[in-house]
Amino acid sequence: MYHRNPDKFSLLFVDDQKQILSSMKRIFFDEDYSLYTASDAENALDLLEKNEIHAALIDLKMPGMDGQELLKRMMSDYPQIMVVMVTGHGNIRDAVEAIKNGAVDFIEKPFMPENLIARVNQLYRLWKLDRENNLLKSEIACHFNYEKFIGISTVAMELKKFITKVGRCDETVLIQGETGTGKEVVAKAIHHHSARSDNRFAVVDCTTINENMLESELFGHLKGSFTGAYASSRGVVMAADRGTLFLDEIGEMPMSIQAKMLRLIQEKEIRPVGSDTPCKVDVRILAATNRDLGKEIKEKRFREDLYYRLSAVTINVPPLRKRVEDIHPLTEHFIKKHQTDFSKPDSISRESLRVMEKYPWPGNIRELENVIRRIMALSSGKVIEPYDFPEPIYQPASSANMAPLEDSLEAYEKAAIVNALAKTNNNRKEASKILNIGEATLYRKLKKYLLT
Ligand SMILES: Nc1ncnc2c1ncn2[C@@H]1O[C@H](COP(=O)(O)OP(=O)(O)OP(=O)(O)O)[C@@H](O)[C@H]1O
Repeated sequence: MYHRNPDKFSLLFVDDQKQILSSMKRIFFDEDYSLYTASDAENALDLLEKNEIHAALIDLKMPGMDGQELLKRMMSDYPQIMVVMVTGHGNIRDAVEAIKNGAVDFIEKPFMPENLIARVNQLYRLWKLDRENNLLKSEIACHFNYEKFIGISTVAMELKKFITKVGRCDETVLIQGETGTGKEVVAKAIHHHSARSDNRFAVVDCTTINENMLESELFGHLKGSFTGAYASSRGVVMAADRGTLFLDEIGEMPMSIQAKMLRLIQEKEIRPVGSDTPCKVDVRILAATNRDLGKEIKEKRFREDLYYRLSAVTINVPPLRKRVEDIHPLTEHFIKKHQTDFSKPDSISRESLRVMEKYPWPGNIRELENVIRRIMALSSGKVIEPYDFPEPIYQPASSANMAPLEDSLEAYEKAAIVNALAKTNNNRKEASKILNIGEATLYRKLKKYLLT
């Protein structure tokens, strides 16, 4: 079980001399800190795995794993913990070594209780400052995020309102929408509007990793649980404790992991790879998909029970072609975002906007951003004109018949891809079957035509 109390400063003392640990307990008896003691490094690592620790005082000389080694392990697995090394009197070399290894301070033995209290109080103040700082940062990020959430259409405004409402509850949310519509942007906005916003927003892309890696990436693993597991790892879920976990492309999640995800939602616990002990964790899950999960359930590729758990609240992010009013503000936003110098375009003509509004944007906002980025890199005019756009976004009527063969073939190819994607609701596997090309080839072409 993993214990934490976000409001209480927790302190770990590691020393092999039991009487020192007892006197630490006596000294800090009156302070409102959570105190943990360990008489060796193994014991300390065990406590660190199960409890949220904010600062640690570690004795340098201990039998078995010594203080420096323990410090290195902590800096790799728990880099946020402030460590003070307790060294022998006058042993500056060890103190310097500890600071190099990541300790924030050192204290020489034997120490006076008042010195120790002063040092620990200093750590406590640093911890408090850090918390306040994170809180402020998340408030700024929250404001900032909304400025970046561009959209003036009725659907975009409704979406913003709904996000604010959903942010306040702690339900699991399923975000559905075609590729590039802004599902991750919506998930981030929900997190920033939630009570969890001063904690982590962790993203797991369920498409990129293989099944075993995904399980270990999500739930962590114990040292030695598989070849190459040289050290234990907490995993993304535990790292997002008290925060939000965003599962991108959940439709791609392997069945075996879906079962574990269900357990996480129902029991609020996970089991790291190689461990028999479940750990409690408190994360809010937001999941996104551009697949039709109903169809995936029928074809037995997605668990129905998980679907019902995930979809306590669902949000449908509409495609760009259904909110054409957003094209103008989004374009202006991307022009500003990708402006590298004054010789580049700083506005867009009315004709260009009309051209853009007629195009179906199968790659949605991502495609729009990629197109604008490319124009910003290549164009030297001050205003973006229709001829700056690649085909098939812009097809000049007069020159259509005179286009070089290569260009017109490319335009046909792009149009065929756009059609296949629209027909299959952006399912690349099915689109590649319609087009009679491999999935990898389709992916290459999507990149070439800025559709991904
Ligand atoms: N409302 C918005 N305002 C400004 N930028 C946006 C908005 N929505 C999306 N974007 C931008 O469009 C791009 C695609 O957005 P995002 O990654 O959230 O889409 P997605 O639906 O999660 O895509 P995928 O299905 O491929 O994972 C990003 O660069 C994002 O910043």
